Amino acid sequence: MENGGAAKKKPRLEDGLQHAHTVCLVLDFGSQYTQLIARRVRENCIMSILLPGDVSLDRIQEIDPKAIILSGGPNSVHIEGAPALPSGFFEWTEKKTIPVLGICYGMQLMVHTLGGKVQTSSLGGEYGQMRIRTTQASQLYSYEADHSQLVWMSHGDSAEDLPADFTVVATSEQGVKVAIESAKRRLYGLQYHPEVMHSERGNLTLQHFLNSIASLKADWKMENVLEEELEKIRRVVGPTAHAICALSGGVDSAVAATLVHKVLGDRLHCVFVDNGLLRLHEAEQVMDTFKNHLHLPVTKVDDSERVLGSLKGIADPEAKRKKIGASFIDVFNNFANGLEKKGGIKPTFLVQGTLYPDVIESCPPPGSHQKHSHTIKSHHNVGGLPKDLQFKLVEPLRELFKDEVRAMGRLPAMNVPEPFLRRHPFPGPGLGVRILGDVTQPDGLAVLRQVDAIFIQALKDGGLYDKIWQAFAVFLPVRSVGVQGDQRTHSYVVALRAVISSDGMTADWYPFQPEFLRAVSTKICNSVRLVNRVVYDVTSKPPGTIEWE
Ligand SMILES: Nc1ncnc2c1ncn2[C@@H]1O[C@H](COP(=O)(O)OP(=O)(O)OP(=O)(O)O)[C@@H](O)[C@H]1O
Ligand SMILES: O=c1[nH]c(=O)c2[nH+]cn([C@@H]3O[C@H](COP(=O)(O)O)[C@@H](O)[C@H]3O)c2[nH]1
Ligand SMILES: NC(=O)CC[C@H](N)C(=O)O
Ligand SMILES: [Mg+2]
Repeated sequence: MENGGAAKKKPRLEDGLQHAHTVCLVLDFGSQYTQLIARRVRENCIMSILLPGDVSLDRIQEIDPKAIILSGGPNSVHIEGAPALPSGFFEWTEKKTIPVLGICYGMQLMVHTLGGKVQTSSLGGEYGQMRIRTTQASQLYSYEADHSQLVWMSHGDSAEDLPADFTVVATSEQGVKVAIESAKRRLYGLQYHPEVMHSERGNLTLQHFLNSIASLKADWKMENVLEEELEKIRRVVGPTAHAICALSGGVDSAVAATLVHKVLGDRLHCVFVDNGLLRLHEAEQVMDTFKNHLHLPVTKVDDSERVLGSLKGIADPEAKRKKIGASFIDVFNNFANGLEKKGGIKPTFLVQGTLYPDVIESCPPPGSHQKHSHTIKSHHNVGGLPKDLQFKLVEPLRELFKDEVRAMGRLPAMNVPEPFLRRHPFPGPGLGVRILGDVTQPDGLAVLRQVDAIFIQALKDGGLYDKIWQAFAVFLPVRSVGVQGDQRTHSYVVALRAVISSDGMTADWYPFQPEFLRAVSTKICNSVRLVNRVVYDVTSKPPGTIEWE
């Protein structure tokens, strides 16, 4: 397999495996845009790995990056305890001639660490879209002096004095140093955010850094990623071990299962769990789709009574998630033990369709300075796993975003059926995170299932389903007064949510035509007894999340 010339000492991945791609390392100092930097790098066909900014130099050296980007962040470099780079970082990059691009806080950190001066700007902060102008020809830009462009800024501090060998290559209208470089030391800094769309030539500048300055090989292609994952599975699972695969009917696990099945064949045993929190007729439909399209043997386990029993009286969202997560693991254990009893097969691996955002939201890497470095919610497949899990995990999609997973599923070598690839995401905890409060409250599940089915069918009928990232209904544990057929009603309120997104990390609500909302609302109130009010959620993520819980 192609490995970019790193045949002897390949860098290690988080799971102890080896990586064959040219890597651009992104060090995270807590910017809300760090994910976006990692994505932009990948969009340019270069593998990016994201690590917390205070990672050790040893770890960085193991990764063997061919370029490094330092993210922005909420801190000020001159404040005590502000996140810093490991000592010896720049000595090492300069010795190895690895180009480093600092963005915003990353640029300020570069200046500060190398003996320059960063201060709260005497010229005032710069927030939002601003015009900048190049002051001289440079390596950083492929254009000459006096070129102007609009960029997106968000900073209060600025570089006042630059370290040795640095020059200013662009300034803002206020005179702030917004682009600096030391071509000799292979160090570059941008005070603005090239990764956000509002920086009109931002992506070109990133491309120029990756392709022309760092001369990286554009070898992050889905075909290579697939081949590399297959190879990893061969190495890790070996020629005889068996694995169980948690299949949900969703895109992630369908792609993960198809991939692992290529290596394991009959040694892969798939299980689909009905935890009582699925949508209307979902269990039967999913089993049908597996049979007709995926051609993998799947065992359905009905665990609904037990799960719903265990959720009685629990209203706290994280407590609900933990319970549901634990019940998945119980099913997997029982399923594996059953295989051992029946056929003498003892599966030692568990395959899951875990994605990068699941990991980021559940357990941000230790040392991450992200504003979001809190656990936003414990995704059942990551934060909800017990410490003494009896399986080793196989998660071939753990570093990918959902649009990348869909692209992998569409590769001719994978050929995952469209019904899986087009399906909206549906979380493992299911309707459990779409009923506010106790999942077992009277009417909750029954009402929600009917409303959700009407809404989704209307989207399909109206040709809107594929335009939307995810749509669903939410059951609110409140009643309000209404009037139906001249009679007073005191019935439930349901919320509808539909969002557009590219990877689930940020999202915006979908702007339906009023006629569509009117028709859906009427249909729901006319056909679901106990509902007399329908509201539409007009909150983006952030500040909301996609699910309600
Ligand atoms: N009902 C289920 N039965 C078995 N495994 C499940 C079930 N729900 C979720 N899982 C497991 O948890 C993983 C994460 O769930 P998640 O919902 O993120 O992925 P998905 O269902 O495969 O895809 P999607 O995000 O498109 O719904 C799945 O990939 C699968 O391994
Ligand atoms: O498998 C999953 N297990 C979970 O526990 C989980 N929680 C949220 N989601 C899905 O992740 C995406 C982002 O969700 P939020 O904006 O609600 O955090 C959305 O697509 C959510 O549906 C989950 N998927
Ligand atoms: N966006 C950033 O990285 C900001 C850096 C620093 N906190 C400033 O305000 O200047
Ligand atoms: Mg799912």
